[in-house]
Amino acid sequence: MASSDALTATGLGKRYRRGWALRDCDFSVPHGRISALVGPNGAGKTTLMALATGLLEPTEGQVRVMGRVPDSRGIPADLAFLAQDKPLYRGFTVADMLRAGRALNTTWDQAYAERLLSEAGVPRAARIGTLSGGQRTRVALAMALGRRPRVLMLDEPLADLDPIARDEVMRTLMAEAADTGMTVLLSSHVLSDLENVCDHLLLLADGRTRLCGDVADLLAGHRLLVGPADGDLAPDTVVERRKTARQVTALVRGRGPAPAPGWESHEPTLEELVMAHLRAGSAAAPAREVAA
Ligand SMILES: Nc1ncnc2c1ncn2[C@@H]1O[C@H](COP(=O)(O)OP(=O)(O)OP(=O)(O)O)[C@@H](O)[C@H]1O
Repeated sequence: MASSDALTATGLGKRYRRGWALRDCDFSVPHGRISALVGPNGAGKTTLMALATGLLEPTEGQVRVMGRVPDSRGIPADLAFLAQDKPLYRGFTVADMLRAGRALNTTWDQAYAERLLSEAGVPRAARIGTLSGGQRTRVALAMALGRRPRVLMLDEPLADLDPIARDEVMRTLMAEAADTGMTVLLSSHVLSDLENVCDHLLLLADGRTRLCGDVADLLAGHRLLVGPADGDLAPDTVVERRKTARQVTALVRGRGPAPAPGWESHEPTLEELVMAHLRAGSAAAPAREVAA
């Protein structure tokens, strides 16, 4: 592992009774990146976060967070994890939660947690059980960020949030990562939310790493081509192609030569890149790509 990596996995695998959820997973996320963890339902994203936080043990291989192998003794002080079901004490008030955060965490930043809740407009006196789903998410996020972690893992944190709140949360994460160098691993199915925020991508398909690297490198390493329906493409470069009666749209690896007359070529967006790899992954055996 390079010392510049906050998270690494080598040959990581987890088998449940029904079969493998993750297999032969290799990846690294450098310090300070905001990494999008994406993949179809059941790809292994939640399992990966549970392994990285020590909530589950790998069946094979290893994951390291800040150079350490997680264990079941509890999440270390410099790591925070916001689980999909956001476990909070429903009978507690928001103020009680903050008091618990202060009592349980040596690195707790009360002023910061309070500021995040004020910005979100969450009343301090309200009981957790009476808050809306989105408000609970904001409390859970304040509890995670209040620990001032060096690595933050968020499992689908945006699902309950309205578009304005989603935007605010993403801005908060970006500001915190820029100010402190915090590394973020964030799983989401809403690709458009990730586009302007994430500078790193980890794409899982069928429990394996399909793409991993800095977003800018991955985008620069692909082209989206649109051309005539009878046009030819070098098959070994094609990640995915879709054909209508009039035209072919294809995502290809590499910058390639200038397209033949009649073809248009542009760098894909993050959404186009991910969608093409996901469609290709569901149609064929996955190929692993790691950006240099
Ligand atoms: N406790 C468990 N026991 C048995 N199988 C499990 C368990 N947890 C997850 N799995 C299986 O492992 C695979 C990966 O599940 P996981 O929840 O990690 O996927 P995911 O990418 O987070 O999915 P989603 O996007 O739907 O949240 C799935 O096939 C799932 O059914």
